[in-house]
This record gives sequence, C-alpha cells and structure tokens, in this order.
Amino acid sequence: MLAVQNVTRVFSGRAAVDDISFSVDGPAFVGIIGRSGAGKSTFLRMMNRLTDASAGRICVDGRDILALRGRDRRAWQSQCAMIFQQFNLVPRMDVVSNVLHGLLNRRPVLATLFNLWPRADILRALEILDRLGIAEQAPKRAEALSGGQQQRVAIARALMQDPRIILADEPIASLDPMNAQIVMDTLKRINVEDGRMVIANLHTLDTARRYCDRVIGMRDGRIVFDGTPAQLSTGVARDIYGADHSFNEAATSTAIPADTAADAAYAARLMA
Ligand SMILES: Nc1ncnc2c1ncn2[C@@H]1O[C@H](COP(=O)(O)OP(=O)(O)OP(=O)(O)O)[C@@H](O)[C@H]1O
Repeated sequence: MLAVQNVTRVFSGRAAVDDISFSVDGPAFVGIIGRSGAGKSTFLRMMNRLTDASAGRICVDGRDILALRGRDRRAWQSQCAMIFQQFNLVPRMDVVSNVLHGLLNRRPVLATLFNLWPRADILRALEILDRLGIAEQAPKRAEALSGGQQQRVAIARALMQDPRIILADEPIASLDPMNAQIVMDTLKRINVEDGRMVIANLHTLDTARRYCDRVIGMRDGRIVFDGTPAQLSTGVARDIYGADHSFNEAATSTAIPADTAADAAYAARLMA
C-alpha cells in the first residue's frame, strides 16, 4: 500500500530526512519516534505534500505521490489528512463549522466563504462529532473547548475528508494524560474500525508501545529502528534518542495516575 523509497529532504545543505525507506502493507498504526530535530515532522509534511522532497519516491498503491502536481496534488492532500499538535482550528468559529472545513477543497469557494454548507454535509459533520463523543459541543466556539476536545474536533475535521491515511504530528504533545489517552483511543478506533492507516509522530515511548502495530525510530534524519512495539526495548530506545545510561523512560511517560481511574473508564467506554 505504502512504499517510501530513498526519500531525502535537504534544508540549506543539511539533510533533515536522509535517504529513508520503508513500506507498509495494510492499514497499520505506525508510530514514528525520535528526539527533537530527528526529521519526523519533515517526513509527515512530505507525505502530505506540504513540503517537497529533495529526492526519492513515496508510492501509494504504486503511484508516486511526490510527483503529483496541481489538482492531483490537492486530491492527494484530501486523501491524507493531517492533525497537528496545536489543533489548528479556527478559534472563534463554531465546532461544526470547523469540522465542515475538512471539505474546503471540495465545495465551491464562495459558498464556503459564507459558511453555506449543504444539509447533507452538516448532518455528516454532526454524525462524526457524535461518533467521537462531542456532539453536544457542536454549536460552541472552538476556543471554548478543552485541548482534548479541540483535538477531537481536529480529528473530526480530518474524517470529514474521508481520508485513506491520517497523519498526526505529535497529536498529544499539548494534552494532559487523560485527554492524551482519549485522543489516542480515538485515533486507534478510526484505524481499526475504518481501516484507515494512521502514521503518528509520538514523543512518548509508552504511547508508541501501547497503540502502534509498528514503530519507526529516527535519528538525525535516518531510520535507526523499524520493528514491533515488543522489539522496542529500553536499550533500543536509548540508541534512538542518542541517550546514555541515565536515560529514563519514565520521564517520557504519559501514563495515567491510578487516582484518575474514572477518567480511564470513560475512555474505555468510548472505545467500546
Ligand atoms: N523549513 C525549514 N527550513 C530549514 N530547516 C528546517 C525546516 N524544517 C525543518 N528544518 C530542520 O530539519 C530538521 C528536522 O526537523 P523536524 O521538524 O522534521 O524534526 P522533528 O523530529 O519533527 O522534531 P520536533 O519533534 O522538534 O518537531 C531540524 O534540524 C530542523 O531545524
């Protein structure tokens, strides 16, 4: 399904992503880990065609998406939705309108400018919000929601595009542990129930181990680990992060403290 072949991106003579290759056969949940500056965001941005590659190919079902131009490039961008650490919602706009903005490229510009959406689109947006457990937030301004709720709105906006692949760039880096779990559970549900591939840049090892089918470790633009969560030992993690023996996994943990069991139960209900 996805074949990344010798992809490189150079900025000012320095490779941010340096000749990386890997392939993914089915709609897996892939986590990319590595310390700051390893090249994780640059890779996701190349996948989404927000950043051009300097060399290489990214083939999806045999088609090199790096070669797409104009309308084909925009069509690809709507098939591969992006979720960001800072949610990137329009803060003063209501939630349902934010979700509808997932359709921006597919509806007449003038209509979207005046926030005039077909009834079927509005109903679909509400259905998606309901699925993600935040339908009651639909009329509120996005800025009135908690971080976890805002990230779920961003996921709903992504789903509105009906994408094949969801790219998530540090989706939980700004969230507290409980909201981080709800957002990760939501992404996992979409992966499992809808069969959409998820590729997520993650900054915590326990999250990568818990949610991913496959983990790719990057260091200085290169892939230095590609395996299952079970293979991601502390020693391997130390290599990926370029840390010495003082490297402490717990410091990167987003585990939920025991006294928030009720919140965890709520997250579990969402998964049911
Ligand atoms: N537009 C740009 N112009 C110049 N250099 C860039 C640009 N984007 C990224 N870089 C550089 O490329 C390298 C990789 O950056 P990237 O953001 O991909 O890393 P990352 O692993 O996602 O890190 P972080 O977790 O901090 O976002 C860094 O050295 C960064 O400074």
